[in-house]
Amino acid sequence: MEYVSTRGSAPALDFRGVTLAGLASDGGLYVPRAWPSFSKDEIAALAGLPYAELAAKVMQPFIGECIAPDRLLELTNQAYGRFAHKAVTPLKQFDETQWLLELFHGPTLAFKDVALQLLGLLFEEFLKNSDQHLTIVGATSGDTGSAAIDAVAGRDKIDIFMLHPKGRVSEVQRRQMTSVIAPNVHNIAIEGSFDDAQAMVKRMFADTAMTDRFRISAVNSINWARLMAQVVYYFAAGVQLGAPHRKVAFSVPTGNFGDVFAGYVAAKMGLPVERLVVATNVNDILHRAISTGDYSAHGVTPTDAPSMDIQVSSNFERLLFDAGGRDGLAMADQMKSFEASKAMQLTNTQRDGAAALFTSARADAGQTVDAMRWAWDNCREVIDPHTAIGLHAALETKLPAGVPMVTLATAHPAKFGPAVEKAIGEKPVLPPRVGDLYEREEAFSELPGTYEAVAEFVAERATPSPL
Ligand SMILES: Cc1ncc(COP(=O)(O)O)c(C=O)c1O
Ligand SMILES: N[C@@H](CCOP(=O)(O)O)C(=O)O
Repeated sequence: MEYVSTRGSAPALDFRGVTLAGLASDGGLYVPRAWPSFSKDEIAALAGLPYAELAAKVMQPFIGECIAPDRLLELTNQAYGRFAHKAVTPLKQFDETQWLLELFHGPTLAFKDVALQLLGLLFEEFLKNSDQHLTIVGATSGDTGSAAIDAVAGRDKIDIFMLHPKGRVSEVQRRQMTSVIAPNVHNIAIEGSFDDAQAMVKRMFADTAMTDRFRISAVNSINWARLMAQVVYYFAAGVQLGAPHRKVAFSVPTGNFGDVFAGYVAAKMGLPVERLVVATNVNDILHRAISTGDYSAHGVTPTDAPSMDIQVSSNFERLLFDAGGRDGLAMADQMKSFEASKAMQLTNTQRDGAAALFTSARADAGQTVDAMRWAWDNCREVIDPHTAIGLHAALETKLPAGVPMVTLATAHPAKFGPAVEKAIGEKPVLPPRVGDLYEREEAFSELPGTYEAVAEFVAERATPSPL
């Protein structure tokens, strides 16, 4: 399998190359040159497999010869062996049409663990016979940070620098990151929003003063391997609900557009997907882009779903590239102009390509609370505010008769205890695996929201690596 950049001028790489690179050298994101596809029989044969086996089968075409099938299965068994639920991503039924796909049974209680537990192992696998050292620079609005840190803390050939927007993540989210004290873990609180942090991360990939000395890589969903691992649970849920003989719809709480893009990839591979619903909070750039073609950032408003407080959604570029005809140089121009003005209009081809599969909906604070109450009152199910935004969108969406709607439950409610308690009067309890969180010591650095401050901080602490 070969990967190409959405901006058309970076070299094509294999799976090992894109995993270690993170972002393409032309500023674009890597995507497979062509989508692999499964026949109906191959999809039917996935039903009933243990999650780790299903994952290895779904991911093997993306990995090609970079990892042998037996070895990949060992890695998926190891990655998903740490999950607290045997099914890894269990599916629950709300009513005749509404389902919930629980993605928060990993070590840090959010869907990020599904991909990052594997990514930590992939980094190690690809570094084991080399003298290279990775410097991971990441941005988090709360959940990627702890999941990535859990996946790489203490690993020999990796340093991780994780930027979070100061005061804009929940207390549980912050403690989950900052209470991991290890010599290779560097937590940084910056002044500004997640968008500011993500822009700094991308800038570092283009800064030759840094890339000439350090082997910079990514754990955010700009890294293709993250998305690849997220494709798996769409297949897992789809076959449980009757795929390939029945279509399934998914409602996905969305911020950086990684999770829902993984659903698009599953559909490209042959999973019969009726609809992908892009659910946003009031930071609704993606809702506006999908419903009207207007992709313009209006500044970030803090909400009770802080992980979705994002206005510049990295992976939207992957969709615009693929649905817009895969013209890398045109994409590079479009993105450069967006980076300068923070506004752009989708082309007709991009809009039509997106409309074939995606619809969108937006939930404000009241609607988010109503969805948490709906789940509690009707099903005695406690859901977190991000999942509630997905559920709100699912309940608003009209589907053909017989098509099940699956809302992705992206975080455990205890990560956002105060907001959940305010909505339904029940205080969600932290699971035992993180039960001692409030007793742990925290360590993090605070920096102003400037690229120079962050680059200097990283350069002083990272391990130089031969190129
Ligand atoms: C709990 C939760 N839900 C939803 C999202 C949005 O996912 P994505 O950024 O892949 O669109 C995030 C962050 O990414 C998250 O942490
Ligand atoms: N919501 C994320 C930020 C987006 O991150 P990505 O790693 O999925 O690109 C977070 O909670 O950190």
